[in-house]
Amino acid sequence: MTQQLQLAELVAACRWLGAKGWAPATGGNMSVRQDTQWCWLSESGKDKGSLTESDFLQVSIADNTAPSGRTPSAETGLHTLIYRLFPEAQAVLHVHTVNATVLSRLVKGNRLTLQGYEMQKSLRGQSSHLDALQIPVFDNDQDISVLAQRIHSGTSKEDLQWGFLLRGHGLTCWGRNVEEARRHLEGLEFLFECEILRRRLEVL
Ligand SMILES: CSCCC(=O)C(=O)COP(=O)(O)O
Ligand SMILES: [Zn+2]
Repeated sequence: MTQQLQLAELVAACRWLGAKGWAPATGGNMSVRQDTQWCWLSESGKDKGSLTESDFLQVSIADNTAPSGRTPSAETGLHTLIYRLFPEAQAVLHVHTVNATVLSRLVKGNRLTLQGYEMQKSLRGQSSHLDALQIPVFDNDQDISVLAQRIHSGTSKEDLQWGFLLRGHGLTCWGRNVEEARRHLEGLEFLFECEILRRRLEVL
């Protein structure tokens, strides 16, 4: 697929998730890989639901620099971490959904376990609701390089195979193409909503 087509798919994904209310205000950031060295990341501070292709900046996967001199997402270091860890990663979506924000605060410890849901199969490699699916949860940090280092050092690649939650902040997920990243986002968001409702009803 050409870079132009991949960016067009990403712009469509941003419109889709923006329309769902998953990137309120200026929350969220999105990217696609160009090759082993470069990715294209949303510019910082924009409304991510109304981005166009010119709002994506070329960024070095190795050192987070942007040759354009414009400012890529404040969370660039989390996107490039995924691209460095997973050569197969082609797209990264970070969103501020209500469900991800709230559920990540309810989780004690550093893992959200989801089990018993058919929709677990929306995630790559999952084939049964019986499996216990683990999504890592990290405490939020305003220093993204510290946060990226903490994620890298405290987690196995397997743990990060779909993405991770930042406590009180949101979800970052990825895919081998934009379509898969969208599916992971939609599947996880559905699972988070179910889990919040299940926990709420359980305490009634
Ligand atoms: C009100 S959004 C706070 C920053 C954030 O978490 C985010 O996802 C957006 O940051 P960016 O620099 O990518 O616009
Ligand atoms: Zn964010």
